[in-house]
Order: sequence, then structure tokens, then C-alpha cells
Amino acid sequence: MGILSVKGVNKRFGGLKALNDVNIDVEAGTVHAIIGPNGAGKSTLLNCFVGRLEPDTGTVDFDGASLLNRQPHEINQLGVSRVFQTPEIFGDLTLVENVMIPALAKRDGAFSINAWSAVAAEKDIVDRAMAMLEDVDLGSKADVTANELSRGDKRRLELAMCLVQDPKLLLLDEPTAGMSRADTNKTIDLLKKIGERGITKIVIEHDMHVVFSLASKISVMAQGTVIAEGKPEDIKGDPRVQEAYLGGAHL
Ligand SMILES: Nc1ncnc2c1ncn2[C@@H]1O[C@H](COP(=O)(O)OP(=O)(O)OP(=O)(O)O)[C@@H](O)[C@H]1O
Repeated sequence: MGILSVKGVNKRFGGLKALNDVNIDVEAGTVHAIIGPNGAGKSTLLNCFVGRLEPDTGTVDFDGASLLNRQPHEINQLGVSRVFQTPEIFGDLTLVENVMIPALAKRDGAFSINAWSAVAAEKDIVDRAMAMLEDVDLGSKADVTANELSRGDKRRLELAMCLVQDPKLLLLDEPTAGMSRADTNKTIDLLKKIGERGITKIVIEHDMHVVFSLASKISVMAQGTVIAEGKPEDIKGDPRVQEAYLGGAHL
């Protein structure tokens, strides 16, 4: 069994079956991509991993613990971090302050903004935040406010905010959406680099260049269910995938 095991997950929205008996096993230390056409259920599934949605039936187990019926911050404390499609950063704060917040939240369980002045002087947290910014190539901008960053840099900042929590599982929801090709390639290199730390990653992505550059296993979803699963080379040639995913176009 993998580090993340999804079994028999169903989720309805009124009359719509958004997830229909989804089963996925994610091996520890791998990059597992979930792909599929718009409306396939990918984001709904991811939301079931982070406490934003509860499946109607089924189980989601991570590293020996169920992720169901838990608050998002509890799931975060279990070692699951998520990078959103739209970066959730604090625009008026500097980059180093942005990265300190999740570091403190992880350490203290919660973070009170009133405590900011007291903790701002905590050297170990500042050092850790700086090291993470260096890792994502933003070290030189540590004192810039986050609002001033380009879209690609904002996403890298959010990645640093996840990495500082030392996650065991990183969920990446379209990590390169809206990026230029150059920024996309930079992000691929960065994700490969952090892969060397053994963090398990689940990537939802429409850009096949990103998927095939990073993933060791791919689950293909369509209409709420997994229609194919395998190594990138197997998925590439699978006619069911080509039909469902791109209406017959070649991957
Ligand atoms: N909160 C909701 N209420 C009602 N319907 C929803 C809700 N969230 C998602 N859906 C529907 O569930 C289905 C699956 O949506 P979901 O966003 O999970 O697909 P997706 O594969 O992530 O698509 P995309 O690639 O466009 O992000 C869609 O038909 C969507 O309209």
C-alpha cells in the first residue's frame, strides 16, 4: 500500500456524480500526476485530501491515518501541504515574513498575528525562511513585498511557504498554470530539485510537457472516475486516454 491510499471514494453535488468510485494509490517518494479533461473531478478529489470536502463514501488514508473528518490545519499537521492554483500569499508582507508564517503555524499549531512583533525576532525561524527562499531562487527578493512579484515568482513563494513546513506530501494544483514557457521550465527544474528530498508529490496539471517531465505514474480521470493508470510511456499511447482526454488528439 502506498503512502496515500484512496479507496472507493464517491462525491455527489446534487444530481451530479463528481467522483465515482475513485481508487488511487500513491507510492512514497514519487511524483504522481492526476490528469483529465475539465470537469473530470480532479480538484474535487484534491479537496477531499485536504479537508475542504468530505466524500459521501470511501476512505482516504495517509501514512497510517485517515484524512477524513479532519480540519484542514490538522491535515497540514499530519504533513500534507497544498499549493493552490491562485497563490494564497500575504501581499502586504515581505517574502521572508510570508514564509515565516507557515513555519510558525507548523511549530505552534496556529499563528496569531498579534504575536508577530514577538516572533519577528526569532532568528531560527528567520534563517529557515531565508533558506527556503534561496531554494526557490527568491533569496535576493526576501525584503520585497509579495504584491510586487510576478505571477511565476508568487507561485514559487507559495512553494517556499509549503516547503518550510517540511511536508511529507505536497499537492500541486496546476503549478505552472498561466506561466510563460521559461517560467514553466524553471518550475519543472525546481520541482525536480525538491524531489531529491524524497517528498511525495501529487500534481494536477493540464500541461503535458510538465506531466511527462515530472511524473513517474499517471492516473487519468474522466467523468469522476479513473479510466487509466500507469507509467507515462503507457499512458501516452493509451487510446482510451487520447479519446477521453483530448478527443482523439495525440498526447
Ligand atoms: N461545489 C460544487 N458544487 C457543485 N458542483 C461542483 C462543485 N465543485 C465541482 N463541481 C462539479 O463537479 C465536477 C468536477 O469538477 P472539478 O472541478 O473537480 O473538475 P476538474 O477535473 O478539477 O476540472 P478542471 O480541470 O476544469 O479544474 C464538475 O462538473 C463541476 O462543475
